[in-house]
Amino acid sequence: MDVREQICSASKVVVKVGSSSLTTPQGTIDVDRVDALVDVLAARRRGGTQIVLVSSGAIAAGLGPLGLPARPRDLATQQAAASVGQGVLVARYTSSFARYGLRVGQVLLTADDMMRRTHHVNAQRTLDRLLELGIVPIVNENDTVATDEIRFGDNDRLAALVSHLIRADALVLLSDVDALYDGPPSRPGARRLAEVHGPEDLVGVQLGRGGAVGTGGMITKVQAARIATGAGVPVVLTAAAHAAHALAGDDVGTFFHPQGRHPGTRLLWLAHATTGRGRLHLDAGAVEAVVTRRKSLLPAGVTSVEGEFAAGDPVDLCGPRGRVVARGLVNFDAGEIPGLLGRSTRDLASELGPEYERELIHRDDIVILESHT
Ligand SMILES: Nc1ncnc2c1ncn2[C@@H]1O[C@H](COP(=O)(O)OP(=O)(O)O)[C@@H](O)[C@H]1O
Ligand SMILES: N[C@@H](CCC(=O)OP(=O)(O)O)C(=O)O
Repeated sequence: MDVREQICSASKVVVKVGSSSLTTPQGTIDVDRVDALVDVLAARRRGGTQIVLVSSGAIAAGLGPLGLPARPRDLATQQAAASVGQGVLVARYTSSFARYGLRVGQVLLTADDMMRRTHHVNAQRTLDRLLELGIVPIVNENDTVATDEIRFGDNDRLAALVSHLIRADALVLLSDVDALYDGPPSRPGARRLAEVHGPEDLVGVQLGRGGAVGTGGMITKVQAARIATGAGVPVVLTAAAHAAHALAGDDVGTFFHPQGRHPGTRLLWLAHATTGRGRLHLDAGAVEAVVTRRKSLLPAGVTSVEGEFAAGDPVDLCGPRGRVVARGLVNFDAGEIPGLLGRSTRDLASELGPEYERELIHRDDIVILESHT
């Protein structure tokens, strides 16, 4: 079977579109391009496919109305622009989809919503219900309330997490560039990568930043593709202008093969939607045990601890050279750990009581981020 068949036969698809494909350099909505995208999505929707659209463009669309010449640097002004632009954007989608008798629903998420179980279950339930009702959910980051700590910062990764959340069959990333190239596409001789089977195909590929209105450039798109394919979801990356071909399974853009693994949603958040609140430094033996043999982390293999965190928080696990190799949900507060380091759990239990006979981090609560130290 042609691998692209997975895209044209998908019954649930997440489509992500970037700011540069929806707005003009003057900071207004590019109505023709929004309508052209909606033409494609509506046709697929009317053919029976459930579609979730993750749309950027709130900040970019708010620039013109606020008289801002360029994307502001400070968070508060970006949030103000997003507040104004998001309304304009969804109003446009509402009337554009209405041309086909279709309704849209706005869903604004923060990284926290993906991490906290109650919020996550809520978001999942709402999206599922919207899809059952035949609505096209339009998802964006909730920019107006997302502070730096709980920000995704880019919609590429948000789209990948949403694909996992709704158990999508495919993710289509639409940008202003028609594919992933082996270097910046403006460079003469840059070559399109038609397919990416895994990280080995990305060795030597230069991933640059995007234009004036986009945020992550190619880096976050490739990260998103890695998150989605790692959860078993195939990805196509191409230009918004090629959306119809991409959804039809034609040979456009770059196809990222799914890896066939389906990690639990919880570990996927841990890896991609959280940041470590502190760090545990591991000796080489502990790295081997945790990363290669997938064992729990015991106090004996930890050499030092950094940061303020409480039991249950995510912390980064670093190898002897300081590189982050894994992330896990720790069983102790930061202040308790120095007294445990380098000691066997048996010693700790006999001296401090049986409640100390536990791992620093249980192996079910560890996600590996990097397999080499
Ligand atoms: N290796 C590469 N292959 C393709 N595009 C690249 C590469 N490196 C950098 N880019 C740039 O990334 C840009 C897309 O990122 P971005 O502007 O953030 O898009 P969006 O707004 O669609 O999310 C393209 O315009 C392209 O110039
Ligand atoms: N939430 C922001 C989009 C952030 C973002 O990822 O932008 P882009 O790189 O254009 O997909 C907005 O709506 O402006």
